Amino acid sequence: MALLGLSLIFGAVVLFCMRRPAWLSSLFAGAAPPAIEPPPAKQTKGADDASGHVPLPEIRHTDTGLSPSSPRPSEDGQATPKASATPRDPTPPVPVPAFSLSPADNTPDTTDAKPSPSPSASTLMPPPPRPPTLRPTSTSSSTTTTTTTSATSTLRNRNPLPARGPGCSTLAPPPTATAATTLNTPNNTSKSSSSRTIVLKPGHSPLDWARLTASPTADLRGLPPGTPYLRVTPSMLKRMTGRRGKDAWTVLGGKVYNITPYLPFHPGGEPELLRAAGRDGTRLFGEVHPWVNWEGMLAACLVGIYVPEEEGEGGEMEAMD
Ligand code: HEM
Repeated sequence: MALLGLSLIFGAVVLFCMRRPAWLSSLFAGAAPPAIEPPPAKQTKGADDASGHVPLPEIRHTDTGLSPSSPRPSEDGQATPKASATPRDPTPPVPVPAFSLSPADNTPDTTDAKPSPSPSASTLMPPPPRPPTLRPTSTSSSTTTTTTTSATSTLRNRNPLPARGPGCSTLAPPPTATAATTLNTPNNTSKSSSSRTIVLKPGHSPLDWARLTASPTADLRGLPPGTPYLRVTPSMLKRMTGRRGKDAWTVLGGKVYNITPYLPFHPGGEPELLRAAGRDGTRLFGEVHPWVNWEGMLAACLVGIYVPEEEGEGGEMEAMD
């Protein structure tokens, strides 16, 4: 029995070996090109049909080996089963990893896409430079020729070249803190002088005053023509306060000026200017606007010099400068 069994087994092995070369050759031949597998798979099925149970595992090996495409179709000549069989077997093993990899790639792509928007957002992050917003200057103040200490200071801070009205001097330096504080000194009776708006009448701008006094022969002293410069004493000055029909005189730097013609031109207002009338206004003048060139502005208003009481005769002076 044992011998019989062995012989049967041997015979089976021999038969198997005799068949084997055929598919082994096909196997080796197909191992090289991984390209089109479906046809071989179909052939295996066709072989199955023919031989009953052609080893399915062998076919799987060929498929998994990604091998023979051409030889098998030529053997069976059955195109339809091949086409159907190949997609079944090969798809599970081969394409799955490939496709699995692709989705895997997709997922990382998505992950990458997530960071990508952030950099894109980062690229979009820098906002465009905003255009410098220039605040519109209050044209009304310039047209109305109003001058306020606070208003002028704000305008000067906003624009390097503020639109000044006729009541503003373009040559005047910017206001200083000392000037602003001096407005509220105890000497100033009207504490609201710094915030008060002064409206100059038309034709009474600093430029108009400059035109009026431009001529060297301009005489705004309020004295009879040809009157020489006077020696003005304190008693004389006291009477020239701008009241009771008399002109307003003041002393600036030892010189006596008739400030009456300048009253409607004064950017600080007539009341402020009249505070210096009938007295020495040098200190007041210096406290408010020491930068103002009073000598040049009031040259046509020069009356004389300020002298002590004993030196003054109320008479005329022959010449000054
Ligand atoms: C007497 C000769 C004076 C002349 C020639 C004169 C001239 C001027 C000028 C040109 C301005 C404009 C300054 C600017 O825009 O920066 C001005 C403003 C002013 N002046 Fe006089 N002034 C005189 C006397 C006085 C006196 C005695 C006072 C007061 C005590 C006074 C009080 C003021 C005030 C409060 C302002 C306004 C300042 C401002 O708006 O910032 N001024 N004056």
